Amino acid sequence: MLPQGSLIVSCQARADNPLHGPAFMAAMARAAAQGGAGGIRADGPADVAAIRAVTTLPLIGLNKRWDEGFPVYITPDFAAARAVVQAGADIVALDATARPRNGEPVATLIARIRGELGKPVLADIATLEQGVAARAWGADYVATTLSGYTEDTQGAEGPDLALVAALVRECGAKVIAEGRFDTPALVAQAFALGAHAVVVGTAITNPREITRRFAAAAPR
Ligand SMILES: CC(=O)N[C@H](C=O)[C@@H](O)[C@H](O)[C@H](O)COP(=O)(O)O
Repeated sequence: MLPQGSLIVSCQARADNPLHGPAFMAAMARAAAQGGAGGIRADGPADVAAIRAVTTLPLIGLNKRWDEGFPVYITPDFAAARAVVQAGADIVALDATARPRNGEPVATLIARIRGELGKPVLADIATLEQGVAARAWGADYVATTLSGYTEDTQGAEGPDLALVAALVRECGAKVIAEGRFDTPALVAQAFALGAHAVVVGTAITNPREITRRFAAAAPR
């Protein structure tokens, strides 16, 4: 479903971002498609539906929801998954870390998305162990998305290429490199290590953060 060797562009903007909203994210997805993206990753039914309307590229849908007292926020339950599938997602991305969640166990969630919704699952994980578990539970893709963002892994700089390599060697699922890939050279490195696809978000679709990087090089 996700072509091997493709660049996936993550088109996401939170409420505090001037580009928040389905119209902006659909425009980002069109720009990404014109630039050669092989797929899109997007958050929430409204953005997913708007992007679905403008592209036939494979669309990874997630549904972020922050529940008080629970660290898991990427598609935390079945209702969240169903909503993005109904909006047009081809693949469902979800948090497959071992962290506490407000709902059914991730193994059940993966099985229900594949069985009841008939969609492949992309497991966002932070460690090799979590990737291996997610594969055993039926995840079609395993992505390094959460490395650097969990208690055990926080504070990492740059993409987790070591995790990409370890997953390729030991996990058995198609490995998606994701998180802090901000140069074409890093993307090429991930593919050289055996990644099936690479997701780039901030470095392509967040002009505020791109501006910050350039502004940091200016004297005032
Ligand atoms: C940790 C988390 O919630 N990651 C999110 C997952 O959907 C997004 O906020 C990231 O932008 C995405 O993973 C792409 O990564 P980067 O923007 O670094 O290229």
